[in-house]
Amino acid sequence: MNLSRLVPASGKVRAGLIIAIFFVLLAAFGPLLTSYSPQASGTELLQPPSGTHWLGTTQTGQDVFAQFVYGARVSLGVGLVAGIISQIVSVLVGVIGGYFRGLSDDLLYILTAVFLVVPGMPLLIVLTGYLPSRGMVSVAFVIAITSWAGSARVLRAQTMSLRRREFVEAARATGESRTRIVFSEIMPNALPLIASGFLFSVIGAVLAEAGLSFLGLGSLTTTSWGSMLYFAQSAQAFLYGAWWWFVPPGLAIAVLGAGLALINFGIDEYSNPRLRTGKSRGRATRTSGPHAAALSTAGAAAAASGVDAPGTAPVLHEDGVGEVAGTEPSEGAAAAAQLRPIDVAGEPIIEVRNLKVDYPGIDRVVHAVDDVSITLHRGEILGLAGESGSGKSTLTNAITRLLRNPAQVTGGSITYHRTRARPGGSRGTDPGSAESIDLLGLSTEELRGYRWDEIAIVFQSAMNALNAVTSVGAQFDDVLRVHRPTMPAREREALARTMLEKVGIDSDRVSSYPHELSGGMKQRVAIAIALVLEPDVIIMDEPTTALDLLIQREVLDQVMALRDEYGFAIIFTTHDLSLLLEVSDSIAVMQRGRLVEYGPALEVYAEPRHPYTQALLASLADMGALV
Ligand SMILES: Nc1ncnc2c1ncn2[C@@H]1O[C@H](COP(=O)(O)OP(=O)(O)OP(=O)(O)O)[C@@H](O)[C@H]1O
Repeated sequence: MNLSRLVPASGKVRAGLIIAIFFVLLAAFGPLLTSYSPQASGTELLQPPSGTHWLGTTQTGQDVFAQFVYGARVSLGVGLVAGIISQIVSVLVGVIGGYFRGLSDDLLYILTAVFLVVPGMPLLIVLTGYLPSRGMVSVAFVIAITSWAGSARVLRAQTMSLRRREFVEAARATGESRTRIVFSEIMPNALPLIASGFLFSVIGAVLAEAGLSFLGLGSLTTTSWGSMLYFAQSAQAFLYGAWWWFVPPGLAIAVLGAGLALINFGIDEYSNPRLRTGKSRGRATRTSGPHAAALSTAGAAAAASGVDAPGTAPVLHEDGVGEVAGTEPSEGAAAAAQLRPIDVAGEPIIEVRNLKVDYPGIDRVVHAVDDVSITLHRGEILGLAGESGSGKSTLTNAITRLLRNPAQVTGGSITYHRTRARPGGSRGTDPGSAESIDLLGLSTEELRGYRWDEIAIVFQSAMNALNAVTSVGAQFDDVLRVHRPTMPAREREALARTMLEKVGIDSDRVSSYPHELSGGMKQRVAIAIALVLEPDVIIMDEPTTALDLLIQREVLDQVMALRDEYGFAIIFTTHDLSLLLEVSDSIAVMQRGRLVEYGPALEVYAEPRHPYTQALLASLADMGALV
């Protein structure tokens, strides 16, 4: 392990760490440096610092240095214990409430609101006044009780925002349990807030303890920085010019606070890969060297595997800008821009029959999917087109069982024809293992096995579908741990590397973070993750919309090549009918929840029956989008 990588790059963070470590060492070993007891009185009263008393003495002859180092233990101890308790409560209340919502969230939110409106210090004073004993732990506990609410509210808001993000949807779709989603998707993204909340709780608790002691509410038999200030103030040390008595504890509290605030920068830097500087960026740059060679290998592998894309196998460059071997890019794009021969002769794999999905509203019901019937065959690419709001996502979400409240399936059926043994991921062709599954009747547990193993999803905009704070390899791992729990870590990594190469990305990118990849690469990673369990069906929801045309072409060619290699079927959703005509075997066009056109792509192109499709094709022809 390279220890130098653990040293933060930022000078501010290093300074903060040095300060914090100094005080921790002072609290741990400081008492070994003095032979005086912090409480023992002496004969040298109110003496300034000297060789005998390094920080002078108090009015009753106590050694200030001894009080300072023993006091560091108490002040830091109270800060740490209170910070830990406070953050545990904040995380439980904020993350659980924000993620699970419902009644538990309502109750927790009311509790949070109550603690937020009651002023913290007066509450602290009242509660401390009733404490039977004012030991370090009980004071820390009371401080924690009065300080968790602000952080919990921020964490709840962050969790509510994160739970709707596409990478969380993707994790849900892969079958990750709710607990795992909370711990591996939500918490890492909330880490900066949790960590900064912890640091501020610590310094807040140190200050609160000092405040309580200063008011005479702390333990008067235990020395802390706060009690030092209390006794210094009671003895009017300021008036006597005995600065050595109150300056060390006051300064220590201020410097410790500044140090913890500086560390906060480091937490942001650590938890947000985007902010990492120096070494990690260097790593990203270095990988670009061997990458090109590996890509050529991937391209060669694709060619060797008999990829039968139009023209020849695409050779991809790392950033997604590439060319078709043997042709100029523009020629390659033009060569591929032709209608595919119709081949929908495979067995049916998904049959949607008379499906109806409604969204009940306050004054009306939206019939988002209205009596739709389609059949997806093994290996077929079914293009799903239609204007915004026509019901495409609702239909595909019904197939993947990812519909959200208030959606209600009010009629019809969705049948999945499984033709291979599960689980295990090995592609079998034993017709004896065929079975028909009523997807709408699957339990939550059964769904977990079905999603990703049988049907995978490439979400719209891979930028959001990938978790920004975990590496590419960890995102493959998330899927494999759930679906292949017995697979050893080394095999999981090897599989992730293989899949990356399959989509034309250097396998070393397994350790990259999403922000280190271009848009096209991210989309390819999303496709590779969708393919990792060799599903029978892939739902692609506008997978290339966010990409420029050339990269869109590259990614689509790659998908076609992989489809030919793996034989999965695709439901491809987009607004772009010209794109669908190019890549699809069959096309379904939706309008206001209804299927208005459905048939082989060539027929839809040659003889559009519905006025809506005719108008769409006419507008495409006007724009010169159709050849
Ligand atoms: N959660 C919801 N609550 C109420 N109505 C909804 C909800 N989600 C979608 N709808 C409605 O259902 C209809 C179909 O929406 P859907 O998102 O399926 O369309 P789409 O074709 O996928 O649109 P786009 O291409 O813009 O994603 C729309 O009228 C939409 O307003």
